[in-house]
Amino acid sequence: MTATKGLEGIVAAKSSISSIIDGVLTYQGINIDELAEKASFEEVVYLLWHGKLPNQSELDELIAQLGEYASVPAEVIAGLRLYPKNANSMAALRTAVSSLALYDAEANDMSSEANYRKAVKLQAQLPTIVAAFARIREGKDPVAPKKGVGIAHNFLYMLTGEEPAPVAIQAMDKALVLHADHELNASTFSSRVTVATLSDIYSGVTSAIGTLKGPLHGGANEAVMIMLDEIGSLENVEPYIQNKLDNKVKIMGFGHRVYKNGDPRAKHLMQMSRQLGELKGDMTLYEMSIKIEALVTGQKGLKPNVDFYSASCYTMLGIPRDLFTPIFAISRVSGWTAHILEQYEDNRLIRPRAEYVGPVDQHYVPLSQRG
Ligand SMILES: CC(=O)SCCNC(=O)CCNC(=O)[C@H](O)C(C)(C)COP(=O)(O)OP(=O)(O)OC[C@H]1O[C@@H](n2cnc3c(N)ncnc32)[C@H](O)[C@@H]1OP(=O)(O)O
Ligand SMILES: O=C([O-])CC(=O)C(=O)O
Repeated sequence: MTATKGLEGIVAAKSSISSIIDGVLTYQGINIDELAEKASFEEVVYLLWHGKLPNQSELDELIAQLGEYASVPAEVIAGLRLYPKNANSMAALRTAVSSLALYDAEANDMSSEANYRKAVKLQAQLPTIVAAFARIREGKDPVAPKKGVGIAHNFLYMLTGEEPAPVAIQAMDKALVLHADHELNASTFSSRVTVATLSDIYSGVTSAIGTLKGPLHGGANEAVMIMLDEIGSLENVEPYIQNKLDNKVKIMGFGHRVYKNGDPRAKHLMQMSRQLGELKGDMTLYEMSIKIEALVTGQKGLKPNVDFYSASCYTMLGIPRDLFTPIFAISRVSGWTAHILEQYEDNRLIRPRAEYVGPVDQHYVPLSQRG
């Protein structure tokens, strides 16, 4: 038995949700470029869950259901108030999502109907939790969700308490579309491993949030912004990045396990970053990002991934940097739940083997004889 470090190249599941073939990403066979330009996030959520785009009444019904479930139990909000104000926002989200199960009477009902309903609830409630925690830690009250508007709109509204500008809604919606699913990425895999024991969907999504949090995965978008803040100016890009490259320090937002010739989502976020900069009349973050890309790609051949330009986009939308990864979760919960439902449909315990490299032929030494 020989291990493959990081399971690189191992095909661990069959899935009909999204695919990456020759660097082309599709959701249910539809190219991400087309979805990024044309689809709303709710259409994508429906597509991932049902395998087809919704017609008007199916879309209306989904938006109505999302609106119906968007309020989170008062006990979960009360819990958010007890968290330390400086709690890590992904840790807060992970804890709050886990606690949702305590207040859902059907949390452990494993019927397909109940599992689908719970997927809708999770998709509806994650944005509410993220926005509520962001406000509570600033000493403000949470803003109740609106009915009849999309998730991008509702999230920005609940975060600020103000009607968001159409351009902000559009940008957020596109970012949600671009982050929704990505085949067997680490967080999706962990959600599938969890539910393959026939554990519940809340446990699967809680595992996924914990996995997304790390800076090699979803946490990279916040790490990119920390880097941009550290760099601070266009002039400082070159010395800063050169120093990191010379010292073999990873540049966050670059590289990918699957894409070796570039992430197809990055160009959409780059374009969005430029447009938001133009609208704001401040191109600094966009120009810094372009310069970083030129240096990293030029010297290392590494291309930006989905996390790189999303950092400047979210900042230009006025979002604090520690909410970037929770926003990723607001989108990716659509993919996690689609994969969880798919796993339940044709389940088998996921249990690989390990290549043992530890000592052999050892014996128990009594405590008194140990050095
Ligand atoms: C939504 C997402 O999860 S997208 C990914 C988000 N993560 C990041 O942006 C973090 C930065 N990137 C990385 O750490 C990696 O590229 C990963 C984790 C995305 C992929 O990791 P792996 O496929 O395991 O590649 P691995 O880390 O082994 O890198 C291979 C080589 O490229 C180098 N490399 C990879 N990414 C980077 C980077 N961002 N900056 C500098 N060098 C890098 C590694 O140092 C390694 O070099 P070596 O062979 O000389 O040791
Ligand atoms: O697929 C991966 O390894 C990382 C990921 O989630 C993404 O790029 O969206």
